[in-house]
Amino acid sequence: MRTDSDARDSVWRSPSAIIGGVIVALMAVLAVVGPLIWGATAERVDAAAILQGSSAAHPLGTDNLGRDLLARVLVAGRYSLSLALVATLIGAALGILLGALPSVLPRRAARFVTGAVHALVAFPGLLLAMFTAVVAGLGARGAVLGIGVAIAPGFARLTQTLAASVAGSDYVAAARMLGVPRRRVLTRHILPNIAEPLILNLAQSLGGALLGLAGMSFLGLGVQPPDFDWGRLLFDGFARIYVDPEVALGPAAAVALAGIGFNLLGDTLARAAARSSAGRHQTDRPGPPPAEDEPDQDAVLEVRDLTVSFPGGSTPVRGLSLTLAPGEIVGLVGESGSGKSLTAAAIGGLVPYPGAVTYARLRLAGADVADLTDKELGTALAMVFQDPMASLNPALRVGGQLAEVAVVHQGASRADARRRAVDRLGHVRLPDPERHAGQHPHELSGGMRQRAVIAMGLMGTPRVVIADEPTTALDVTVQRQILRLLREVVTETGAALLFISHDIAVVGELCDRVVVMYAGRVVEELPADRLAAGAAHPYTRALIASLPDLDTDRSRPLAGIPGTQPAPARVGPGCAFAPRCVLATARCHGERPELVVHGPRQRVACWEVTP
Ligand SMILES: Nc1ncnc2c1ncn2[C@@H]1O[C@H](COP(=O)(O)OP(=O)(O)OP(=O)(O)O)[C@@H](O)[C@H]1O
Repeated sequence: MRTDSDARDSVWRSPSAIIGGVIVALMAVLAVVGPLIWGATAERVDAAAILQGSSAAHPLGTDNLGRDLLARVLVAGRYSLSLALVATLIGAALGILLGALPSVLPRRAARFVTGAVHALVAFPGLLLAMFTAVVAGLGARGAVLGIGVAIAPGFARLTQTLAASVAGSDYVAAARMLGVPRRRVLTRHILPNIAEPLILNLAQSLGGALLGLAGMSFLGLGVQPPDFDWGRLLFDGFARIYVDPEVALGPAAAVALAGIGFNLLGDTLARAAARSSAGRHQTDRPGPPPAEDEPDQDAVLEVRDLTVSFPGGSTPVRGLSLTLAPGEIVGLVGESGSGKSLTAAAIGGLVPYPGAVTYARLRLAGADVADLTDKELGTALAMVFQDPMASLNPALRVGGQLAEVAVVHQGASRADARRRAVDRLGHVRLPDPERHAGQHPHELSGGMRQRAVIAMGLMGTPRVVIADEPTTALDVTVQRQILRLLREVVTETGAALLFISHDIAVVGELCDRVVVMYAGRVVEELPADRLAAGAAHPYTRALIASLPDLDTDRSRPLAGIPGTQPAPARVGPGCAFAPRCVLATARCHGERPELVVHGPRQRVACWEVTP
């Protein structure tokens, strides 16, 4: 069996790792011994050998004082590498500070800092470096500061994203609820847990800093004579490039080699760390029942401990687990903002930046989603969204868009792809599919467009269809037709359907099983036919009670659930529904109940209704 340590070892044995390691080791040796061995030669002025080209005595030629350029390239290694290291450290310190600030600042200030980081990331790095260098003064100090400032936004963005993923964990929520000051939460709970990827980024940034500094010296903004680094030597050599190209070749090769070495090594470190943290993520979890440790072989979609978080401590999905069997229709229901759409987006790899997604397991059709190529994922998973217009390009004909799926994912020829597109449009009962395939989306009605989007999902061989509020934008009769179509698709293809809706009545009618979400967590799951009589969680019961029926007095407002769902950044350590729950006790406010078995195929997370 292949283990995590095997996987990590194989990363280190890859050609890129070996090449990167050897180059960086050579650079380190050069930085230490270079000036000691070749220092005197590099400074020796020889009036008889001024501006020479390549020769046996001077393989890279000489400069305007007759100094040997090979020796100067070898000696310049220490200065170039030291400057790059200092610039990287400055960039990292500034970036981490900027990236961590939103975790400690009040909400409005945090939003301002996050916006500023986004703006800086979008700003061209070289311009930022040149601007800073000019303001700070020409020379090595200005160049180092400039490159440090140019590197900082990347670090800041990484820190924000990483901090957001940790900020959603229970221990951070618990610390916040216990009144631990934000600064202490940051230094004790957040920064230590994101240190590793930041250090890895440091290694990768070193290569970039080296190239950046060489560029600054080359532009005349960096190291000034009599000091010299590789960039300065390149600058001097470039003036003679048409006469003696080899004089520019030496420093250029040194810069390129060092840059490649650091990038390859940083990349290897990152890959090795990713493998070790993936393994750790799965094995460090506190004692799940043994049955949950193994992938569920009967499931076509298995999600375990899914968390989605955003910078600023917002965690809209918190440790969600979900399993779909082939051919099963599962309804994911909950109030607006409970995290349903983000759950769907996370499964499809569509969470927008800067959202961070973590999970202990995410398997689709028997394979880890992380191992699937985009093509495989696109073929096995079909997504249908609320607004069909958002899924269809208004500038293209419907048939052409569907055909593109077959061309890109299945390598079909244009003619075959188009035939299949028309066939799929007919399959979803679109009248006159040949004609509609040639039309633009705006020429179709809302219901037709939604059928076209479902047909697009069927261009592959989906094992799972995720439909996120697919009927909300449609009128009632068309809603019914689309729901019937989705059921037919499941019956005919054997795919599983995850149907997302805030309408528990529709979910109860269409689905086999219902999963109820509240504030990012599953609070109850049960067979749909037990919804009316068997729902146990006070939130599920309140959702059902708020539905009108034939006996409802239409002259009075519908019963709602008093209070509001907490914002994703304000969920405490207890049951999130407790502030709105009529059964809540002190325990509910302080301690979160886990999902426990409540009846046949039913699990509930509630202290008060657990048998
Ligand atoms: N890109 C984002 N950045 C920050 N927060 C987000 C982002 N997308 C969603 N959220 C927050 O996540 C929470 C859950 O959103 P989600 O869209 O998953 O809810 P939902 O249950 O699908 O609601 P609805 O039924 O209204 O679509 C919301 O509070 C929302 O504000």
